[in-house]
Amino acid sequence: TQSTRPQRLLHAVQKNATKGDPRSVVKAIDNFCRQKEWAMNVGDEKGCILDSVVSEVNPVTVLELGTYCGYSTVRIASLLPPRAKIITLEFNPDYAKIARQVIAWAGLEDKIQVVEGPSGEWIPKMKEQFGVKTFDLVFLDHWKDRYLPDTKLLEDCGLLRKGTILLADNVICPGTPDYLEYVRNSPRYKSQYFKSHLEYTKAEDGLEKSVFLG
Ligand SMILES: CCc1ncnc2c1ncn2[C@@H]1O[C@H](/C=C/CNC(=O)c2cc(-c3ccc(F)cc3)cc(O)c2O)[C@@H](O)[C@H]1O
Ligand SMILES: [Mg+2]
Repeated sequence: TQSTRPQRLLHAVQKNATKGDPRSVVKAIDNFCRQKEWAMNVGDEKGCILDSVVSEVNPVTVLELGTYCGYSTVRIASLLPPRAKIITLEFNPDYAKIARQVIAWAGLEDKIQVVEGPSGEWIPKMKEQFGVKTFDLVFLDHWKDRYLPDTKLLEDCGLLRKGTILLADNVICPGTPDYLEYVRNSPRYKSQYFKSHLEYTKAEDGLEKSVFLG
């Protein structure tokens, strides 16, 4: 039977990356996507902006919305301090399965919890199920029309604190107009746009970094 693109991406990792070396896993995926098949990972250019935000925030508790193959999950987790954790939500079981294997190849299982299911169902359970008080950093990279509702849900569930950073991918391409309008105009956020390019292409895209003011 024909393999899927995520399966081919995983095979590229297992073939070209060093087991237990997260940065070589990131490199192998970027090479695969540049040379073989485009895939919707945040990529190396926007990935450097992600790295700098993660290093600046030095988060202990991270939430990622939309795991896909685990590229940004591994990229973030590779920069976390020892006791820090990332919870990543993914509702497609096939993608979750691939992501778990990419994460295992990177040797980051202890820092990463892949939770299968829709963000709308799991966000309200974060406190009771995972003992989360508030998130220090949220990386939004799932369906673009879910960014705004999930941000409001995070607010309503008391999962954001004064200083929590929301970092959103694709605010230009494919675009998240309602989310952008909200974080840029709400008095509860201080927002900043980091101009970049759509992964592996010359098209414009960027990340929006928004600080929750409480
Ligand atoms: C229900 C809530 C909910 N709960 C849990 N998991 C959820 C979820 N909603 C979605 N997922 C999972 O997240 C991932 C989806 C990610 C969606 N991302 C893009 O569409 C995208 C597109 C381009 C692009 C494509 C084509 C172009 F031409 C240009 C740009 C570039 C990018 O960087 C992009 O991120 C998948 O794993 C979903 O299973
Ligand atoms: Mg994206």
